[in-house]
Amino acid sequence: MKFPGRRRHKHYFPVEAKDPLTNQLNATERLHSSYITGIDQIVVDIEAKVDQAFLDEFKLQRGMSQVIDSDVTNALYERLKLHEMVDYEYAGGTVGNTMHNYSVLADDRSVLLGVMSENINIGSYAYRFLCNTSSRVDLDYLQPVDGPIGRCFTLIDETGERTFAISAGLMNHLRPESIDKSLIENSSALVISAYLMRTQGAETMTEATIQAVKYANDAGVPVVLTLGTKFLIEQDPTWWANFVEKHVDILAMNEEEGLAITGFEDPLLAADKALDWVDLVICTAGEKGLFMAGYVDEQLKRETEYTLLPGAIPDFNRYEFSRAMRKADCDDPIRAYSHTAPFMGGPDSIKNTNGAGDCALAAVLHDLSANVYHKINVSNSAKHQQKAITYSSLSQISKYANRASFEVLVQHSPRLSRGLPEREDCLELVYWDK
Ligand SMILES: Nc1ncnc2c1ncn2[C@@H]1O[C@H](COP(=O)(O)OP(=O)(O)O)[C@@H](O)[C@H]1O
Ligand SMILES: Nc1nc2c(ncn2[C@@H]2O[C@H](COP(=O)(O)O)[C@@H](O)[C@H]2O)c(=O)[nH]1
Repeated sequence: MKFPGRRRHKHYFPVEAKDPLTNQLNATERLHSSYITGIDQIVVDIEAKVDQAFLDEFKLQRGMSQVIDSDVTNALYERLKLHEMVDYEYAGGTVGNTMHNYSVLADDRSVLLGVMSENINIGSYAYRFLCNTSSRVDLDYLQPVDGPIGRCFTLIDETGERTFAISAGLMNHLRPESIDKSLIENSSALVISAYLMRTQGAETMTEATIQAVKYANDAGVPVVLTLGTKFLIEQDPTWWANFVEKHVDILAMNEEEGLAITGFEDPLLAADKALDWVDLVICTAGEKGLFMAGYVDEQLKRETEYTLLPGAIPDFNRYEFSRAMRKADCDDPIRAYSHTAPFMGGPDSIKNTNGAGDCALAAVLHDLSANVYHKINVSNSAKHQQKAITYSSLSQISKYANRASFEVLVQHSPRLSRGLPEREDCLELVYWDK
């Protein structure tokens, strides 16, 4: 496990190295590891630049992620091939991307649950998915299926807006009995997306997801839900709000999804509303950066050293130096919020926004899992006198998340090809240290 984010190491990390004062491990004892588990529809992204006429021709709604039938799939695919419009083909899936990016950032294990074709030909989409996934992502628990995985046509128009057309294949055929109970119970977090609830007919993905959520809820493992697309949530915001309140501990969304589920356009107010239901909220806001909201015990709150920010909640970042806690673990819970502008104001030129939010979430999960890792290996550390769910403060995590998103914006794929640089001199001065 790598140290999450970049800053001076106040608390001893990594815990592998020996230090007689802070690490009283027996040298022969093996370190315990932590991991996160995610469930996804296993898909490959097929990216092409298109215009509105193209979307109209295939009756696709701009900006939406929609499932298409096999006739539309064949016609669409033929058209893209005939006119040599396909720019890239990458492993995708919102949770698949998050697991991959987590493993790259943390240099550690994550487990991906879903389906995989049992017979794989070289060059097929299943093959491509496996090749494009970090070797740190454990794929041993995938359920074999007799047929293809999904394809996600990622159609980008001249404004940069993405329209997803999903050819499902057998991606939704994960069965509840394929969910390993002890795998979930021992995870630092279970990551799911709203897309997993979009199933029809004989598809069992939703039941499998509910099964995994139940195992996680019963074992006290944080359930992390990423909302995926506003269109899904807008269909029944009340159902989603109830689901989140009952089953979810950490909610990740962008501002559009935040509006869909809470009714608040302002990402700060959306995050605040979502805090009525969950312990921690991440709300990405494109060029406005990222908001986080969480709980801390009154006794353990830490005041920011940065400028207090105006907003719908005045001075909302006052306690952003606090580490996030579960509300139930606070004697006297107070709300803490943080906002961070995009790293370096955002890149000069954005190559791709596909997966920027997934990458921000991966960084947050890294911090969460690093906390578990540190706790199980250095349980007597002063750090764990506080029953926090994050290793770092809200302020620190949101900087790290923004930094990680930046890396996706300057490359073509939603998946990181490498970890963050070890040394970033400019970063030390102007970003972390301030
Ligand atoms: N146009 C942009 N300029 C600068 N940073 C951006 C831009 N778009 C996205 N980002 C960065 O990527 C993060 C996630 O982006 P966002 O588009 O909100 O997520 P999603 O992919 O979930 O819609 C933001 O918090 C921000 O740091
Ligand atoms: N599992 C699913 N993943 C989907 C679906 N539609 C799109 N996507 C994936 O989202 C990412 C982009 O994420 P974003 O945070 O930038 O919106 C992309 O790689 C797609 O594969 C879906 O229906 N199911």
